[in-house]
Amino acid sequence: MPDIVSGDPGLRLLREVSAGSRRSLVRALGWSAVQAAPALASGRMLATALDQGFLAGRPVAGVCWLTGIAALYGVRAAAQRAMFDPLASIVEPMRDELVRRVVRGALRRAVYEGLPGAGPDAAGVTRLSSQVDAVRGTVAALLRTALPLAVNLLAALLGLASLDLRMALVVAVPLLVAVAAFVPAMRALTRRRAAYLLAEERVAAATGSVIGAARDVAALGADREARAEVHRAADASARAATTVAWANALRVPVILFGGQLPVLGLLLAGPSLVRQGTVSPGAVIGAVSYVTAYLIPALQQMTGAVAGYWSQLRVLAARLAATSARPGTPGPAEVPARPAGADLIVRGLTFAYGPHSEPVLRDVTFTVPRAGHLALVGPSGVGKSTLAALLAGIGQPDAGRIAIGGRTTAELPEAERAALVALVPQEAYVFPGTLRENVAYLAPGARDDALERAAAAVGLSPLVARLGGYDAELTDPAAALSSGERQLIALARVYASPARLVILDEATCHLDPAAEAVVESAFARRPGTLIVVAHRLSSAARAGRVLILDADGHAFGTHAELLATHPGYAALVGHWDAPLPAPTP
Ligand SMILES: Nc1ncnc2c1ncn2[C@@H]1O[C@H](COP(=O)(O)OP(=O)(O)OP(=O)(O)O)[C@@H](O)[C@H]1O
Repeated sequence: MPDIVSGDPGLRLLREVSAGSRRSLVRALGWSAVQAAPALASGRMLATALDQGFLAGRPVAGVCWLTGIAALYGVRAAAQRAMFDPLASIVEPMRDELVRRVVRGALRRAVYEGLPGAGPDAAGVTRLSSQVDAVRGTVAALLRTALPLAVNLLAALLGLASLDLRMALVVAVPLLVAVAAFVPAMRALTRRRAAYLLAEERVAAATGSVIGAARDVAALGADREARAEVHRAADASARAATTVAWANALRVPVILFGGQLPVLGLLLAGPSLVRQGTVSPGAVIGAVSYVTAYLIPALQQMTGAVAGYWSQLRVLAARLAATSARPGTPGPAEVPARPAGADLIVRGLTFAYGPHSEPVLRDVTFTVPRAGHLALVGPSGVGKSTLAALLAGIGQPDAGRIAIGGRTTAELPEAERAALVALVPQEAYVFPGTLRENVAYLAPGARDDALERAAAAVGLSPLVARLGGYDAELTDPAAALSSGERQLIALARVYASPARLVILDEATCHLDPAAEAVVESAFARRPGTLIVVAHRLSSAARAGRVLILDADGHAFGTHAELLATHPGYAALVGHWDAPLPAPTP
């Protein structure tokens, strides 16, 4: 997700939504300047307290100067409090405008690009508006930290220069070198932190989706895949955390060079400056106090909290930019009813079950146009079910991409993907409950006539009649129904769903060839794209396109083209075509 990590659209979005906040920003800067009063004057006042007070035998004068420093801290506290007002005037309108854009974007997607009958993504809107709140909190924290930090740095250097220009140079040169080295490194650090945040989210998403889909995972027998997906996400997150830790280690040399080295410089140069009589002992101690009280903490904050807020903000803002709509975005006349282009595009897909295992799929590339019908064929164990599962979003490719309707399976929100794609596995899952609950499982609230249409299309109606209608209780489906009957229920369930991409993974293997033909023709007529893992010649011949996977790789074409050009396909078809061996007496 290069956009999310580099974050440019996000920064553009933030600039746009905070365009009206310049005056508040100037006020916030003004209060930051007031907050910097101790950073500007305290070192100098400390020097005076020593030189003209305690070291001159006038402790009362010394105490008065120290009281003056305390008073400056009182001013700083008041300015810190006053800062909240301009900050609120920046972040609250920004939040309102972000919420407007996010909700507008979600509604636009629901109205112009959504699935028939799917409705607006209310959960998505809630999720996004909580991200907006996170942006608001992060922007506020960043401004509250970074503005005073920058002004404090400047003020402390000015205060130091007012004590003695040479001492200011001893401090400023290494400090500026350290800051100059850190700023470009911060870009890499931001990228790594952003990648880490995303990796952490993927762990949460993978775990959440596996737990949420426990029933489907059991139904599909996908527990190994589910475990592998969570492991992959956790490993990626651990790797990202290690890279962040290495990048964070950069802070140490920056603080040592920019903060501790100046202290050493002052302690080494101070005595000789004092002996020359050009600098007072109080001035040396005042200079050291500027570095230890302001510059070192500022460096620590800059390389720690500020860099952290910044990377978090870029991730959040880029994500909102991807889902929000600007005012005046095109209406229905300009927006295509569905994303343009092919329904399913697979490019360079490579997948292995473990980090050290051989890839099952290597560099697989093909395209299925919207409403197309593809047969997936190949010898046993070659990876057909693996490919079918990846197309359905169960697991993510190690390399390459799968895009459905213009969006990759990684980008599609979980709920949207689940509504868009349906996979029917070889072993149909019928759960204890009524027949209606089973058939309407992917189309909750569907009326009986819609269920009846689905049942009629796939050839389930006779079984519905035999069981006594949709209210029939299936208490022990595995015992009461044959494998073929369970397959018909699972097929009617998917037929009745809003899915636009249906994948049948040997989902008709327990049906006779005539019943299989009824099912496949019904799905081919149904709006949407159909992929069938085929195990019969008739099934492959019915599809407009065939993808064959074999030990040498993969090939893609029509049944006739592959038959003429691909020896592996011809052999497979010959094998399917071979007459059944005569039964042994
Ligand atoms: N969860 C898993 N973990 C590790 N290896 C797996 C897993 N699932 C499948 N495999 C391996 O991946 C390879 C491809 O399996 P897959 O089930 O995708 O093949 P297939 O072409 O669908 O086979 P069949 O036609 O027999 O169903 C096989 O070698 C299989 O052992």
